[in-house]
Amino acid sequence: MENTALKTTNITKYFHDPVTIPVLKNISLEVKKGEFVSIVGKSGCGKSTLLYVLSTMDRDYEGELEINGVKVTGQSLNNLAAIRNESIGFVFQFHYLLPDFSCLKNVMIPGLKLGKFSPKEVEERAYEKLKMFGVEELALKKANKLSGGQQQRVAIARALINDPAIIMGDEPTGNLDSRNTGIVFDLFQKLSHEYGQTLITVTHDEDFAQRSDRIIEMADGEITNHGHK
Ligand SMILES: Nc1ncnc2c1ncn2[C@@H]1O[C@H](COP(=O)(O)OP(=O)(O)OP(=O)(O)O)[C@@H](O)[C@H]1O
Repeated sequence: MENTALKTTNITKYFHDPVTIPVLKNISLEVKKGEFVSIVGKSGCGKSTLLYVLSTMDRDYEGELEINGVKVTGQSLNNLAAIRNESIGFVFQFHYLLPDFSCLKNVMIPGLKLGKFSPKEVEERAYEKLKMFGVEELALKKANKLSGGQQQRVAIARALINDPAIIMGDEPTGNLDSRNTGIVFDLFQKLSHEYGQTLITVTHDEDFAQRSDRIIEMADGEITNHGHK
């Protein structure tokens, strides 16, 4: 469907450690363009594993994954990297900024790598994103000189540099206090409701999940509630 950002059909995944255990069982889900979805469930139920499959970083699964109407399952590593760089922005619990680089440079790197925009445009866009997150005055500071909340805002700006259609977050507020969690939530909501970007976040934060558009509940490798109202 045209308004579908991401769709999975019967995704099943096993870990072999040392015995074979299914970690994802027949996951079929659909996320619409512009939707802000939270994935919740007890520790160990498979949330992060699912997110890695959805992000195309993990190819070792059965079933099918479609992103923006394109079947990505079975595509070559090069194609997957291209799809990922173009369409997906990733925010982790730990920001993984390069500590000795300026915030501006950190945000610019994925933009320079993709090459969709000229270096000058990438720099302008990086400033724009930092401004959107209220951290533009920190642009030239080294990333390791910032507070945790500021670093996470820079990391989110970095995830947005190529205007990805889908933003995925694995505990994006897991390391933040409630004030910064609120800031990040509001920004995510703005991206989805005002800019039409699709947000898929794994979270343990009940309040964060409750405020998102839809909560997908997982238990023991399965989706137990799709959260459709
Ligand atoms: N590389 C691996 N090899 C074997 N088992 C793994 C591997 N990675 C994760 N697991 C197991 O798979 C299951 C799902 O892990 P996953 O990290 O997806 O859970 P989660 O729901 O994200 O948990 P948390 O909320 O604690 O982050 C767990 O039982 C975990 O121990």
